[in-house]
Amino acid sequence: MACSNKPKREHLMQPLIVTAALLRKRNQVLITQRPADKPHGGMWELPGGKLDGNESPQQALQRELREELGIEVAVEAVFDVVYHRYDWGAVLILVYECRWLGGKLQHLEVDDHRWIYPQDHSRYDILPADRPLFEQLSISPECSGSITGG
Ligand SMILES: Nc1nc2c([nH]c(=O)n2[C@H]2C[C@H](O)[C@@H](COP(=O)(O)OP(=O)(O)OP(=O)(O)O)O2)c(=O)[nH]1
Repeated sequence: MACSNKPKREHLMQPLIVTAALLRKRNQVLITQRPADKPHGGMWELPGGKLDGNESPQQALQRELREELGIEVAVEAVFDVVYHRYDWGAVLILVYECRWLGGKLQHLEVDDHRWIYPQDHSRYDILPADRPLFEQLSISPECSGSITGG
């Protein structure tokens, strides 16, 4: 029987699953700058990253924040789910409300960080997938909850 190890086309088109943290300090949220040598280098985003191996989204987010910023967080409710197509493929971003538990923020795998008021987001070169989320946060900081993007 003919057997091919080639991934099926539909498999190649699955979005990349990414986790991202919404960390709040009073009315501000944390954004981080991607290292210059990474894809989308220099752009701003919510801290987080891709799932690794068998970990859950919550575990992935805790690991990413530890690796990138040296902080420990509790991962709470899903704030939003964002689907976005880049020219290289699509991402499905699970955005979780997170609570800072400990650690001093360091730039371990980010170039910089800022606490920003969501309404100031246009001053930063934010990843396109995240812009609708920041628009929404500017209008109603507590609410989102729908799958945005497309
Ligand atoms: N972390 C993060 N990634 C985002 C956001 N918005 C957005 O489009 N992305 C995209 C950028 C990347 O293409 C992808 C996440 O990949 P990444 O490179 O940050 O993930 P990672 O830390 O696991 O990367 P790696 O260096 O371990 O390969 O998702 C966001 O708010 N946060």
